[in-house]
Amino acid sequence: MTPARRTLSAWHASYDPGAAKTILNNGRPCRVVFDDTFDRSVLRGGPLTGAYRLRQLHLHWGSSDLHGSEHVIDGVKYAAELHMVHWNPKHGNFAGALKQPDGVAVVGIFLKVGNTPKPEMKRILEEIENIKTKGKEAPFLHFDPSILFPKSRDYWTYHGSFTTPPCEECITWILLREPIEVSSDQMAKLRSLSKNDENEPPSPLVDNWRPPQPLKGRIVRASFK
Ligand SMILES: NS(=O)(=O)N=C1NCCCN1
Ligand SMILES: [Zn+2]
Repeated sequence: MTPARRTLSAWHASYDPGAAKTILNNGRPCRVVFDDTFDRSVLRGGPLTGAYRLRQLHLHWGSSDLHGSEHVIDGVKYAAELHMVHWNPKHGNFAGALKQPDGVAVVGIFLKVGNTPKPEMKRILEEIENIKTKGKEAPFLHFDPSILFPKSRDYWTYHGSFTTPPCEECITWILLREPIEVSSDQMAKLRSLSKNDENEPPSPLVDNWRPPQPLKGRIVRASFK
């Protein structure tokens, strides 16, 4: 008898633009930080139970347009991958959520180099000038990250880990099928970030991505046929 398979519902993000706080170069992926002290910006539905609070978003990218994403689809690598990190408030705080299998939900969006770049990426890329070296932080206010979503809400989902050490296995991944477009110049802008402090020799912040890991029997489900 084949096991009954639950169909996957749509996911929904309701974000408060006022929750955006700062943008930071921490020498790894640069990130935008949001106020997650209450259910102000939340992700619901899809494979999730309950509302998960948006904590930060960040990007991973390569040293060329030919690679940089952390997920690969039928052998196709993208130039970059954007992650929106949410945590489950039933576990008290983010640190507690890291210890739980249903603690964190990350929406992953592929960035594909093309000729019609998504204008909504401009705001993040313009801020790069102010956070060129490690440790630099700048205010990043009035920003609704849902403008970065592609048209289609189709996604894959599976249970996995953070892609940065110690790689806690607490993530429900929601990986969007449709990439958003960026220009090659915008990718070059990302690569102009440095992972060094301002008084150290320049070291480009590139290839901050982890390659895909073995599935080891895990099931990847699709919300689409
Ligand atoms: N790339 S990832 O899996 O989202 N990894 C993360 N590690 C630290 C906290 C935020 N995210
Ligand atoms: Zn990430």
